[in-house]
Amino acid sequence: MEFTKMHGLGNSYIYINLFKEHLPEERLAETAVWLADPNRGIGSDGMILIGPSTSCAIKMRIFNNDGSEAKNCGNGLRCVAKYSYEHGLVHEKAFSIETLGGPVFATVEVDEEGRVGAVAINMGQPRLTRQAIPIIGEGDKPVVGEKLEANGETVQVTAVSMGNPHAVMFVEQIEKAPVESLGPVIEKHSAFPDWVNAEWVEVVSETELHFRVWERGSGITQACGTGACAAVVASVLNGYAKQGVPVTVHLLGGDLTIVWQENGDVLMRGPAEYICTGNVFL
Ligand SMILES: N[C@@H](CCC[C@H](N)C(=O)O)C(=O)O
Repeated sequence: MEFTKMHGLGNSYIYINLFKEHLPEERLAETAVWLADPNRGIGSDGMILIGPSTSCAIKMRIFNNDGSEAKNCGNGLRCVAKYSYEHGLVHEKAFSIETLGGPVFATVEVDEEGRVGAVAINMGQPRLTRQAIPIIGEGDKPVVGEKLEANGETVQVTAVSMGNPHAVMFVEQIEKAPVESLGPVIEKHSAFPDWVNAEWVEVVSETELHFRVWERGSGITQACGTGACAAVVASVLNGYAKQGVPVTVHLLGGDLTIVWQENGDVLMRGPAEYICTGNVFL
C-alpha cells in the first residue's frame, strides 16, 4: 500500500490516498495503530484517509495512534489540502473538505512552481453547548472556567468543540503546565462522555498565546490545530482575546495564526509539509 507521511508543525500522520488504495473498514483501527508504531510500522500521531466525498470536493477521515477515530484534525486538514491540490485531486485553490465533524473550507497559497505553502482553513463555528461538546451537566450556556476535580487538584476548564472536543485550561507559565501528569486524567475524565483533548494556555497578550496539548488517543503531540482554535475561542470567552482580532498561537512545533471572526467562523492559517512517501506491506 502506498503512503505519504506529512506533518503540520510536527503533528505527523500517515496519509493514504483512497482514490488509489483500498483499506477494508474493519481493518482501519488496527492499521492506524500499526502504521503509527515507530518500531514495527512507520511512526506517527495517527493515520489520515483522503477519499472521495458526495457533499464536498474531498473527504478526510482521521484515526489517532490508539486506533480511535476522531471527527476533526486541524493540522491534518492543512496537509490534506496541500496533498489534494498538488496531486490533482482538486483543481481549485479554494475547496470544501468533508469531515465527520462537518464541512470545512480550505484555501491553498500556491507559489509560481505550483507548490502549496501556507494553507488557510475556515473551520466553521465552534460549538459551545454541553450537548455538542459533549460535557455532562445541565443548561445551554457555554462552559467557561468550570471547576473540575482531577487527581486531587481543582482545574478550571473552558470547553469548546471544533467538531472534536477540547478542554482548555489557563496557566501562568506554560513551562509549568502539568501536561504529562494531568493530561491522561482529564482526557478520560468522567465529565467527558466521549473523552477530550486537554490543552493548557498561557496568555501573553490579546494577540499571543502559548499552548501545550495532551491529545485524546495520541498523548502529547507537537501541535493540535483544532486545539489551538479552541484555545483562541476559550481566550475570547474568558476575556483574554477579542473576536475579530487574529491571535498567534505558539505551539511546541511552531506557530499558527487563528482568528475567531465576527461572523462566528474560526479561521486557521499555517504550514503543511511532506516528510516521505513509500510502500508498506499490509
Ligand atoms: N492533531 C489534531 C487532532 C486529532 C484528533 C484528536 N486527537 C481527537 O481525538 O479529537 C489537530 O491538529 O487538530
